[in-house]
Amino acid sequence: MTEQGPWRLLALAPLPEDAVRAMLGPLGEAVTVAVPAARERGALLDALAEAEIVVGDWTAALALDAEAVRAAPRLAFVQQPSVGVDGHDPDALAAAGVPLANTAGVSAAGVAEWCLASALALSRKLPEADAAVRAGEWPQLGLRPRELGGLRVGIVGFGPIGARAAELFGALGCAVSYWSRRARPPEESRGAEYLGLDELVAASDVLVLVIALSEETRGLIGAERLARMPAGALLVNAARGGVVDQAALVAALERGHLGGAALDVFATEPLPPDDPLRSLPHVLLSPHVAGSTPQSTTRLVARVLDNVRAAVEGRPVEGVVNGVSPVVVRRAPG
Ligand SMILES: NC(=O)c1ccc[n+]([C@@H]2O[C@H](COP(=O)([O-])OP(=O)(O)OC[C@H]3O[C@@H](n4cnc5c(N)ncnc54)[C@H](O)[C@@H]3O)[C@@H](O)[C@H]2O)c1
Ligand SMILES: O=C(O)[C@H](O)COP(=O)(O)O
Repeated sequence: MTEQGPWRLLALAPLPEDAVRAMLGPLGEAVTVAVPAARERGALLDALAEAEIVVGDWTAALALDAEAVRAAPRLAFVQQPSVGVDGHDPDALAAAGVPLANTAGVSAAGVAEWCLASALALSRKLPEADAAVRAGEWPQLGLRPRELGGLRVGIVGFGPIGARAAELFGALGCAVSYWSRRARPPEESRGAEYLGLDELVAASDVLVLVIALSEETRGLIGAERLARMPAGALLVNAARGGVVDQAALVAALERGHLGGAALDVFATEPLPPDDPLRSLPHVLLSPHVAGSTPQSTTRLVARVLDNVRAAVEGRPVEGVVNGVSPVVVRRAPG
């Protein structure tokens, strides 16, 4: 502990108490943990007045935007317990000298598996087969499933998830290509070929979206690119709903241009009860759980708490996404 007293940590995301005790316990009284009085905006702004380290949350009301940064004069470090940091304002935090870290990589295996599982389910028509048998039918000829092996798979975004997905689809014998901010050298490309985005979209029987949402990527897959996908192609989105123009996707599915879509993320979450996606055939829906496995949760909690320890002990934190130095600098009070 320093003469400034214990570091004040504000936990917006609910953290498992036993894990916090186990991992932060050795720090003794170097950190005090507070939670906001309520999970709403006013309580967040009040609690930020004292906070030095924030473990973020996914709720829009608890987003660290420019207003929240102004309300946090002592803030020195923000750790988001997810890969996506799209709720926060990385630039406002950077302008205040506050590093924003994510948990890159902890859920890559789980999300990549979800992409593979949902692409297989769609191409093999598993939801339709299951529904038909439950309804008393026996459609041995009508379903027309396709083998996934041999299809052309295009991966949009080649971070930890995209790279793992390339390995999994490649292992099945798919011809895998990708587009991302930069082409990878052969030793990092997992056997996948780099293509321009429009070329990738036009060449993919299965298009897998695993790119970060930002102002640059919002609406990346809109009506024009959906129209460029081959007839009967499948779209898999495990990134963020905002990467796709959801109304254009519904239209492409309704007119039968796409063969199906698997969606874990949506423009609005939870997906509204009357959303047309809920009643479209050939659409596989899941409630933003592609990365939620016990294994990834264990890795996530460990990463969050490791980083808190590193911040307090003056060691570099991992996974800073807003360009600020990873060595956390405590601010003078007042
Ligand atoms: N559905 C889920 O449960 C779940 C779980 C974890 C992550 N995610 C989402 O998946 C995304 C991908 O995660 P990740 O860990 O693979 O990597 P990541 O978020 O670090 O980045 C993915 C890739 O996108 C590329 N990229 C980012 N902005 C770009 C731009 N403007 N133009 C071109 N390329 C750009 C990056 O270079 C990187 O290769 C996350 O941002 C998150 O939103 C979803
Ligand atoms: O980005 C991630 O790690 C997952 O999508 C979970 O994050 P979220 O709960 O912030 O969406």
